[in-house]
Amino acid sequence: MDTIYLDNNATTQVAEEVFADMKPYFTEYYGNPSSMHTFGGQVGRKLTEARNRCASLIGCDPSEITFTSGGTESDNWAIRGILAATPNRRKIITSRVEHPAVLTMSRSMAPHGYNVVEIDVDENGRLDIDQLEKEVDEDTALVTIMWANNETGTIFPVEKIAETAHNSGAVFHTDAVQAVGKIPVDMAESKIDLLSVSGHKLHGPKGIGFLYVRKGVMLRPFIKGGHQESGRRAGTENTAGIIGLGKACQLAEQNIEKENTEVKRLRDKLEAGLLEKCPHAFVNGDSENRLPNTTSISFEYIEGEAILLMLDKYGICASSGSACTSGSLEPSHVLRAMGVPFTAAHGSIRFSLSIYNNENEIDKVIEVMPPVIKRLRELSPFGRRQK
Ligand SMILES: Cc1ncc(COP(=O)(O)O)c(C=O)c1O
Ligand code: FES
Repeated sequence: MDTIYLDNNATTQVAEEVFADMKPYFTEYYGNPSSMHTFGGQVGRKLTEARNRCASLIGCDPSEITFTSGGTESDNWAIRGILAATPNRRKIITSRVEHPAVLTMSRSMAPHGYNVVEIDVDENGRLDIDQLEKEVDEDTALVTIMWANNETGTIFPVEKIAETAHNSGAVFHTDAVQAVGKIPVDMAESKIDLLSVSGHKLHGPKGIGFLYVRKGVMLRPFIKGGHQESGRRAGTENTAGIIGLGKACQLAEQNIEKENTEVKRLRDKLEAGLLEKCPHAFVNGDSENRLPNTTSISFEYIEGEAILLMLDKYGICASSGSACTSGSLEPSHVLRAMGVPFTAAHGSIRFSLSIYNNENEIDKVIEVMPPVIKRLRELSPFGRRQK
């Protein structure tokens, strides 16, 4: 049975071209880029090429890119690094729907004397801009709000948020882990100060990413030690990972149009097909400002886990917005923040596509899923009453 992989917001397939570029840097060119000899130096040149490719994808200067171990480290560093550089300001503003890499780190600062404010979203997942404008003040060190939500794909108005932060002299960081590679990003035209990217969400390897730091923004190092990455992030470079990330960024730049035409078309087809054939189903999130590859659909009165297990029998991989799978008994904090009723949040499924999906796969899901939903509703005491 072939796998139908529709969980690309969790992680993506490493592109063949990416792996081909990385391979020699494990066994052949294993030198340390900091070494004086030519053998190590040639690796350093490849790292420069990778940095240039990453910079090209987001339209910035290569010196503004620092490689990290991924999205989580970039997010953690942005928060800690700004707070350390701005000790007189004691307020952090974030949103209720952030990834735990931002939310948990922000909340962990409260016992250290920080005022941590989480901005609300409405029932469509849209940020409460009025609340943000009221909260940003002269005490605010950092506003950290994601570009696009990993569960619903909702895109936030990051330029407007940056402007609001800057009006009070605060720094703006955005977790762009789900945005970069899926929608156009151009830092030359942007007011964003710091931006997190992760390799494994854009067909690069896991355990590598970068933090964009705009020239002139004061940021303290987070990982301390050697002088790598211009003294900003210590530790011998993950050379193969960086080279893979560079290649992935180059491919993402080439594929961005396909992402917003072909991938979007397949996503729309999947969504329309399921909504048409499954009663008591609705889409979560902002249907206009949304990533082209993501749809989060709530199937009321049934359990997301049960749906996933049934889909798994057909080789279909998706994920659920209920959280048993992630070891907690609560439904997703994102859907709860949006006020999605319990009976629907528990039955929510996220499909996230990539350029490697095709029409046949989408047709197959539209074919197998409605009877699965029907069967589960029949089994559910709640569902029987609602039919
Ligand atoms: C929005 C968002 N931020 C951060 C991360 C964490 O990235 P990484 O897995 O590279 O640490 C993820 C991935 O799950 C994500 O979706
Ligand atoms: S029972 Fe799994 S989160 Fe609801």
